[in-house]
Amino acid sequence: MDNDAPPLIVDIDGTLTDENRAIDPHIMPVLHEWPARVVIATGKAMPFPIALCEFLGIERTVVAENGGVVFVEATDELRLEGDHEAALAVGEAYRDLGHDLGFGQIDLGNRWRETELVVSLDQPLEPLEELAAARGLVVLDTGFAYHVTDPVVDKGTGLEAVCAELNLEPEAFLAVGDSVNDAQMFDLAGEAVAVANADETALERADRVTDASYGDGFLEAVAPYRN
Ligand SMILES: O=C(O)COP(=O)(O)O
Ligand SMILES: [Mg+2]
Repeated sequence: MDNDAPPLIVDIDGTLTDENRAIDPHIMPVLHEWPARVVIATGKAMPFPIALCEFLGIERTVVAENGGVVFVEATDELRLEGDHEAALAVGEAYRDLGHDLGFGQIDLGNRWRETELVVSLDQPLEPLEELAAARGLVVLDTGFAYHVTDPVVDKGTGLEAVCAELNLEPEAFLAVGDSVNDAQMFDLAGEAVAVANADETALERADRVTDASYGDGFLEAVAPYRN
């Protein structure tokens, strides 16, 4: 097919990776060669998508921490938004209740996080949700971690911020993702594609669902725009 490639906004975990967070190597040449803008939009902390862009050899245009962090290399713009203090207070109160964030002493999940907090999926959800709600925060279960996040941001507000910087329209974008934290960017993008392994929310909010899962699902999602 020779449809013009749209700008692309793509999730990392569950979309470019397998279920263990390992990148599917087949996605790399596709992102490297994508003829339009590529935005990496993730719940992960900023160093992960920045490193991904760097290793792919593409411009660093990143939405991290579920919209809390937006970085646009082209305009030298970094925006941090969301109540990090509140998220850290949730973590402290959670520990006071005898729970643990679940990532060990050297907590790589939170080490470089600037606006939210993550908790391992093997820790109890209910007390976390209660503590978060008491501070005006929400808990997102991405299938990879619980994210204690400020609801003023999401990947949709992140996409809007990137678009404002680059003079693009969110409706011009093709969005590909797999979970609840992709829902708002799905709503704004012109076309939203969920990979087959996506959660219920992402499946519902997508315009199209691939037959294939994980990295193969991503390749299927973008196939109509590749020459
Ligand atoms: O960090 C997570 O839990 C999920 O990350 P993702 O948004 O790239 O899927
Ligand atoms: Mg994901």
